[in-house]
Amino acid sequence: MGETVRSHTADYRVRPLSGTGTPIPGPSPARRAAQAVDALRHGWPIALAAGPVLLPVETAVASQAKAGRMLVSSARAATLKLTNQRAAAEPNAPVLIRGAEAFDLRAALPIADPALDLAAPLKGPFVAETLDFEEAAIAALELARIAGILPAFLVDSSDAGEAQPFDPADIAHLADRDRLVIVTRAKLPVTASADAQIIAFRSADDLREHVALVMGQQSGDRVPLVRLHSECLTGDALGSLKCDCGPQLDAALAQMAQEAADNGGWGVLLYMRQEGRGIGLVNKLRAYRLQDEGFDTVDANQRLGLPDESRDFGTAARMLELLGVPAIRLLTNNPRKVDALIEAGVTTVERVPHQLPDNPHNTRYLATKRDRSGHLLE
Ligand SMILES: Nc1nc2c(ncn2[C@@H]2O[C@H](COP(=O)(O)OP(=O)(O)OP(=O)(O)O)[C@@H](O)[C@H]2O)c(=O)[nH]1
Ligand SMILES: [Zn+2]
Repeated sequence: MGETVRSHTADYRVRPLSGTGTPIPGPSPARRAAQAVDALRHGWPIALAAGPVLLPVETAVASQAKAGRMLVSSARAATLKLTNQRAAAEPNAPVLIRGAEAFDLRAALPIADPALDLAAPLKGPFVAETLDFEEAAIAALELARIAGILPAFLVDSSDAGEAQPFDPADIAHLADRDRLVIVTRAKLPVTASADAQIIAFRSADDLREHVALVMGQQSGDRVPLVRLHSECLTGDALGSLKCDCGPQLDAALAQMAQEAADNGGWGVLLYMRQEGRGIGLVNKLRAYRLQDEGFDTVDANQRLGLPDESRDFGTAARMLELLGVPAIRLLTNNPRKVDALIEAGVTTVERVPHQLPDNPHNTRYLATKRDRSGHLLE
């Protein structure tokens, strides 16, 4: 480990108050985690507690950076022919690699990004090294997913710049759903129903703001029809034919409106800002690029070294709790959503199937959902 790189972050838990010598507390774990995500987005390095300094390959601003080792996913290691049995089982597990020469950012980017595999065949040889900071490495790759960047780092790079301290345990503070609150409500007439209300949620730990749309009169006597929809910019706003998100959203709103109008019932749409099943818009579009090369939706995510499902359904459960919705009828084809909500304490009295007609561009996607992700589709 490069002593010089770490020296300025040696003890970040206490910071002397200048002049008095009195230690004052350092940043809280929640603040450290937020600052670490922010650092990765800015291209600044993070300093792992009891581990090396990691410079994010995709965003790094330190253009002269060079390192003998890289931290990548086992999916990327497999592409570099460093396959082991674990790689197939855990494509997003961390692997430490060393090249014949030190990696600069130009050399590191094609190693980080599978979308460049065709354009830039990878040079070797590379060897896998023993990873003696595994827990921290897992947390670092997870942090990259949360930041929406490629999960790849230069390890103890020269010229990395000032590093942001990060402890693997901090990551738990990014999903503290108790910190989610309702911030405002307003009437929102929509095409499906003029009688709708939008409710905005915010958590100090997360810049993404989720919303709920409630249609009809909320009542404890009737179990509402609920749609838990994860953001899909391409499908929801642009009319993408690659997935079924847009038609599912429209159909859910129409069904909720129907409930409210005909049956004196009510409906709730939870619109969760968890793009790409939690990998973010840019990484989803990278997965689309891999799908252009023939990979299916699950393999494309895995090839990026990212989980094929990383949504936090507990946040949806918390939103329902804040709305005062103890029991639901859930519109979905995904049994994992049902299980996750039940596990998070939501009484799910019924799964209402939500299959929409396919089109020539999404038949393979839907078949993969059915065959590999367990969706109940015909
Ligand atoms: N990573 C990735 N995400 C995708 C792809 N296609 C769609 N998505 C995302 O998948 C999510 C779909 O969410 P939902 O429709 O709520 O959930 P679902 O798991 O498909 O289950 P249903 O309730 O049956 O629709 C959205 O966040 C989309 O952005 C893809 O090819 N790759
Ligand atoms: Zn979609």
